Amino acid sequence: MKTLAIKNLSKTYFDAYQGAHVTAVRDVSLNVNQGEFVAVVGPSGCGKTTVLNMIAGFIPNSGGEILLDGRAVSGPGPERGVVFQSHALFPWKTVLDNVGFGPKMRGKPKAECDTIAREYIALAGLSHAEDRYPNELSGGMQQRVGVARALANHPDILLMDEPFASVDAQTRMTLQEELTRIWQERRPTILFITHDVPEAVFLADRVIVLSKGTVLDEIVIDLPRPRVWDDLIEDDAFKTLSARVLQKVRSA
Ligand SMILES: Nc1ncnc2c1ncn2[C@@H]1O[C@H](COP(=O)(O)OP(=O)(O)OP(=O)(O)O)[C@@H](O)[C@H]1O
Repeated sequence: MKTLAIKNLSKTYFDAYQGAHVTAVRDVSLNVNQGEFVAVVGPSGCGKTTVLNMIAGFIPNSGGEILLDGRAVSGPGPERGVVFQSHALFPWKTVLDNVGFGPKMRGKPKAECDTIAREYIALAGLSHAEDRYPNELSGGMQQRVGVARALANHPDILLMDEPFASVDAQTRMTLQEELTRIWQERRPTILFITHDVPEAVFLADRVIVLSKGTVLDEIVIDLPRPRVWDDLIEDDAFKTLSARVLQKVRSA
C-alpha cells in the first residue's frame, strides 16, 4: 500500500520585505491512502501551495517528515506527478511527445513511449489532437495534456495545484467531470489543492481544510460516484457538505 504520510510538517520562510521569518505551515499531519482522492482547501495564503511544494520536493521542509511508501521524500522524483495551473508543456513538442516525455526520460524506446502516450491521450479524450502543438490547443485541452503527461509517468501520487483555475467556468466543470471519470477508471492517488469549495466537494473522498498553516478540519465526502454536475448541482447532500466545508473555510 503506497500511502503518503505527512507528520508534523512545518515551513518557515525568511520574508525579505519584513526582514523576519514567517511560519507558512505549522504542524500539519495528514495521510493520503493509495487510490484515494483528497482535496485540500483553505483561504488564500493558508499554506496550500507550500504544503504541495514540500511534498513535490521543490522546497525543503523546516520540520516534520513526508513519507511516501515509508520512504522520506528528498527532492523531486518521478513517483510524484505534478500538475499546475500553468500547464508548463514543452511548446516545441507535439501532444504525443509532451505526454511521452516521461517514459522517454525513463529510457523507453520511441515506439513504447508513443504507445504509452497514446493510451493516456485517449484517456484524456485528445486522440484527435496528438499531432498538435500546445499553442494550437485551448486552455482546457492544454490542461488535459498536463494531466495525461503526469499520468503517463505512472506516479504513486498525483499532486494537483489549482489545475483548473485559469479556464472558464463551463470548461472547468467539464474538466472536473473528466478527472473524476479518469480517477474512477485508473484509481490514481490524488492530492488536489484548491480554494474552490464546490470543486473540492465534487472531486474528493475527503476534504482537508487548512487555516493559517495548520489543519482545521477534515470532512468525509460520501457522495456516490460517478459524479456529474447535472446530478449534483441541486443535490441536497452535495449542498449540505459544501455548506459545511464553506463554513469551516470562512471561520479559518
Ligand atoms: N518564497 C516565500 N517567501 C516568503 N514567504 C512566502 C514564500 N512563499 C509563500 N510565502 C508565504 O507563506 C504563506 C503561505 O503561502 P502559500 O502560497 O503556500 O499559500 P496558499 O494557501 O497556496 O495561497 P493561494 O491560495 O493564494 O495560492 C503566505 O503568507 C505567503 O506570503
